[in-house]
Amino acid sequence: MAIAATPFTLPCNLKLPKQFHTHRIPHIRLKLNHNRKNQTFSVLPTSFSLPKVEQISRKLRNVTGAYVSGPAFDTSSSENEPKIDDLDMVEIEELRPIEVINWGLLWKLISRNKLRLVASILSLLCCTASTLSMPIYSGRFFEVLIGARTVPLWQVVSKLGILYTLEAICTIIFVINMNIMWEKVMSSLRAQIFQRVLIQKVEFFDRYKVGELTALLTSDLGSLKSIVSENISRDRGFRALSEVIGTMCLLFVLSIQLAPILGLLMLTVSFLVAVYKRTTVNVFKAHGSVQASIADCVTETFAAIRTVRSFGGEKRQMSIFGRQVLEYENSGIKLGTFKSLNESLTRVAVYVSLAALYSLGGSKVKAGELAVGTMVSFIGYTFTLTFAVQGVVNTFGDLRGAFAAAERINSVLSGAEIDDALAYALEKSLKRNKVHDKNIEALLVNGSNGTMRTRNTGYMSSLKSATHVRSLAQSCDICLEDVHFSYPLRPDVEILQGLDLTLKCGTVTALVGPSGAGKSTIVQLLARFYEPTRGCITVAGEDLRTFDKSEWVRTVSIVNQEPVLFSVSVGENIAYGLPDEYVSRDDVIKAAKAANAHDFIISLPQGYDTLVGERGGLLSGGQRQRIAIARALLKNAPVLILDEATSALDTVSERLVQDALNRLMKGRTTLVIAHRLSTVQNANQIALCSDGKVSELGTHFELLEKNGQYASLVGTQRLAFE
Ligand SMILES: Nc1ncnc2c1ncn2[C@@H]1O[C@H](COP(=O)(O)OP(=O)(O)OP(=O)(O)O)[C@@H](O)[C@H]1O
Repeated sequence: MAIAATPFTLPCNLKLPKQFHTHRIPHIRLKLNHNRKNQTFSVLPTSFSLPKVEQISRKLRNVTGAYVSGPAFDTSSSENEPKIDDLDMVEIEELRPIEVINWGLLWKLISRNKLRLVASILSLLCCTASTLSMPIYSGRFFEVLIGARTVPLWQVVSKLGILYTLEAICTIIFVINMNIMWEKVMSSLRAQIFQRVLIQKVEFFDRYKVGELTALLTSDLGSLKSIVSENISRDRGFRALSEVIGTMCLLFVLSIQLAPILGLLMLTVSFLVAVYKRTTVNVFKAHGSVQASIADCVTETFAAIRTVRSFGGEKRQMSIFGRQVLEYENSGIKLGTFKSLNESLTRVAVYVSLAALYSLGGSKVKAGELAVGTMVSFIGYTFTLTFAVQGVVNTFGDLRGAFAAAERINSVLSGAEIDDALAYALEKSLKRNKVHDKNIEALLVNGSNGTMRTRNTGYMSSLKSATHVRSLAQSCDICLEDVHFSYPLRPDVEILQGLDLTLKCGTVTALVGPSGAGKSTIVQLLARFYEPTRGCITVAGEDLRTFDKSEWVRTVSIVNQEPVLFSVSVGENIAYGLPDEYVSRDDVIKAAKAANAHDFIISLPQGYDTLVGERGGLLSGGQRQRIAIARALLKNAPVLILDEATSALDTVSERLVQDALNRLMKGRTTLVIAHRLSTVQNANQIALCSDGKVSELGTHFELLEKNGQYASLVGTQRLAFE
């Protein structure tokens, strides 16, 4: 969608990063104007789509105020805040989108296996030399047999034997080394892409479906992997290419008269056949995708079997499945036809070349211009060339697929926005744990290309001391000050519109309000999944954004409405409360007891070692909830957020858990979102959230006395009484 150009104004002391120069941004043209009088730059987009504008404006905001409170382009900063002037341009330069997969990175990863690379190249040369020598010795062998050459038969036979053995040994060395090298490259690449996805801002996960991201790491990277693993066989890839080149050279050496005609003919016929065969790839792909949709249909039907059954949808599902089976059958028949055609065409290519060779070469042999042995060698090279040319064409086709896959990965990840604060925290943590975690060390540290290198390092290192925030949160209030917020995917809908709220230290604040008022949004901001678009959240008066994100993560415990468990054991799920630490079994049991989960856990088949299934699906909602509470209890953070934490519990276990939570909440700053009046009325203060603001604040009785919105919520029982 083209929109009218709106200038963004940058402060004059800010040098514009290169990506904002016209030619550096794909699909966008920007006009840079320098207004000397006002000392500002205007960035005038001339033609672009709306999402790009947001992306750029966000990037500009990142440059000027990512960790500074205040409006988007407000460069005024307090003394303690890191200043944009402190950044040197090299650091700003690094905000440029970095392509995840590029030649530099591939070479860097490959060159980590230099010895294997050298072994692969040498064995490839040796393989090709052996393969190409065989027809020559076969010709000599034939000449000895018919008496045209007077060398002992055993000599030729043993030379042929050596060539066959050498070729086999070199093939093994080539394939093994190439395979190991590429597997290592792919592991590093896979880990880097996973990590790159992991450190994206939360809105990235709003934008892309899980399936799309999974495809990047599975099928797209699979295409990249197969470019080597599928092309190291004799008739593909480098080997095929070296054989084509070598054969053509040898043909000229053997017979300068025959080589141009025969070589060209063989090349052309084989090439045409290969190209035709390549065009039928779509038929093969179509068959594969119909198979995939059959798999989808089966998964969906069986995963939703209760829904299917409750609606009597069996017949409908059978019809959908039947349609796909028929499609699969048809594409299978079509595929078979093409396969047989392709098979014959390869033979046709060989026959045409051989026929030309027999008629041309035969006449030369008859005229005594060509040795019989050379003629035999030519026959051998006909086969070599035909298969090798087809191999090269196939490899080029695969290369095209691999480039497209790399392009897809880059297009998703290069334009995306890394959560710098998270990346910085992760980098620090990885450095700290390097010695302990061999998995990370092997995959990332050794194979790192620097995508992990925190962009904006200077800025990050000027963040406030790491341990500071936890101790501050233990003794100070947390304030939401004039917080405005729109979700990045819906920038025009302002969910919070200047919200002010103080979470008093060591007390409980209950957040109530109608559905969609923004209660969970406040939780997301407090968790720093998103940052306020305007205004700030402070601890002891200090903007949260100036603290290390990883420390803030340790400062806050969240128990959600629908807790998600990992498909590991109950014990491991609880221990996830402290993912980087060694957690003893006793600590896990203690947390489980406090969360009233111990009794049900020991009644499970394998107690704490029982697997909970995908997303905890083998447990009831209430059990999942209690494990999540145990996880939070173990974390023991000074700030606690309970987002409808007890909603899934029955009255009896809720009371028991509530007791545990009450003990836990003592002395901690707690924010509770609850629909149950019993939870809300005991809070030290209740904040009623509506229209993106806190419209009422006080204790239960104060708010009832006020007879406002809260009183009417209670009156109409929309706080969901027990
Ligand atoms: N990731 C998102 N992207 C865009 N909009 C969102 C996103 N998450 C929530 N919203 C929107 O933000 C608004 C506030 O949602 P929020 O979940 O904060 O409300 P709530 O008060 O917690 O509601 P409830 O009590 O029903 O849970 C809703 O209109 C919702 O559609």
